[in-house]
Amino acid sequence: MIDYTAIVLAAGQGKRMKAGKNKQFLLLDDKPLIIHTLSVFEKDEWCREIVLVINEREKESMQSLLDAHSFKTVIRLTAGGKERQDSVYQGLKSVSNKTIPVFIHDGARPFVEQSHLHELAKETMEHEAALLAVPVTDTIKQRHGNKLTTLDRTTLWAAQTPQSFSYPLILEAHEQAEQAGYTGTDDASLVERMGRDVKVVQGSYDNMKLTTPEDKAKALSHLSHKNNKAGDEGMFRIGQGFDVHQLAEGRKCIIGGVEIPYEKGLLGHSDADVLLHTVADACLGAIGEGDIGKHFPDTDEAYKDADSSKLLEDVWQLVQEKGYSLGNLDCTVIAQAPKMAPYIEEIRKNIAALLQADISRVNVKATTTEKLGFPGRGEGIASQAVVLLQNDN
Ligand SMILES: Nc1ccn([C@@H]2O[C@H](COP(=O)(O)OP(=O)(O)OP(=O)(O)O)[C@@H](O)[C@H]2O)c(=O)n1
Ligand SMILES: C[C@](O)(CO)[C@H](O)COP(=O)(O)O
Repeated sequence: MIDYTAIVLAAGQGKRMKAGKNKQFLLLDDKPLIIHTLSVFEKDEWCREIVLVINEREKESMQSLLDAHSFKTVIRLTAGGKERQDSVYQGLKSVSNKTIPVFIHDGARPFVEQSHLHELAKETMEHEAALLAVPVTDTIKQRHGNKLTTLDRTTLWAAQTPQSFSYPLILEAHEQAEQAGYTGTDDASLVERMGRDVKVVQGSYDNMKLTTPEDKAKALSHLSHKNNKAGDEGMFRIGQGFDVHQLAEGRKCIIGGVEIPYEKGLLGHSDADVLLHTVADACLGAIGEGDIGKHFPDTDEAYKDADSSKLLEDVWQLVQEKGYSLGNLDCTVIAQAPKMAPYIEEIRKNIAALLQADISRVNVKATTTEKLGFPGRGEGIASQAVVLLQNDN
């Protein structure tokens, strides 16, 4: 999990929307636009705090909206400025934790996906600056009076938000831009002009900015499609997993990603991590994608001695692509020996990190079989798990 702060911009006037009010208050499916956008960050456990930049004159109406929707995430209201860039600068000055990445996002983009937020967070930790963007699909012409030139489309990307940065870098970029009297249409351009690289994370064409009245119709159609999809595929999906590995001499005993000192280890084509296999199977079951044998066959040399954490990471990627995050996971390791208790917390931590969830959502138990059956005779270790996934859309 990577903590970040989100600055959400809502201090514009929405003139091009021609709604007679700030477009942030426009109802989409009975909920104001800004509430849809804030909800994306509210649902993301990586988001520690939201700085909501507003027009001072709309403070009361915005506050009543927030009260009516009772968000858990701390939302700090800050007055914006005349231009978007001024609003971002004000937002930056209100950020309380200056050591974690800061995401700058248009309140007018309600459909950003959680998996893209997480990709941005990872890239920001590595490169300090990243943005979501999509390759342009139209042919782009540059017009000089009546003369046109055609730009090379293969190098052109349409910038979106969030754009994410280390706090010191983006603060400096804004300070330098202010001193130079430079105005950019996004925040990445302020970092680019410092000669710094900004990492591009390919986003989705669905991450539209509601700018004109036509965009409202597109957003409604997108929402209704999403709702039907969530209805078809289910708000929640449940899956269960079960696995057994034989105990053998000369093998490592890896359970839940932790190497446990023991006289024997688990036998298998991969590292034979019985617990991570069980969790992977439960997740695959929940999304209707078969089992790990189908995805990582034990006849494939590529998975010989494979690190099961990597396999579970790949499975989780599939889960996220289908729009789900972890509701909760409960698992049991069935082993006469080794004694599991000293390792349970570390295992929980590992699994929570792999499933990009808070540790409170992961429970790991262990039991013996009172010396009965194959686990009781120390011939092998079994494990079982049940997982609940929730649809983030
Ligand atoms: N002074 C400003 C101008 C814009 N924004 C925010 O920046 C985002 C992107 O800007 P845009 O789509 O241009 O919104 P508006 O400025 O509201 O629209 P318009 O230009 O049509 O008036 C919006 O969420 C908007 O609320 C802001 O916080 N402060
Ligand atoms: C930042 C931005 O969303 C990137 O596409 C965009 O430039 C802001 O919108 P505006 O209409 O240019 O204010």
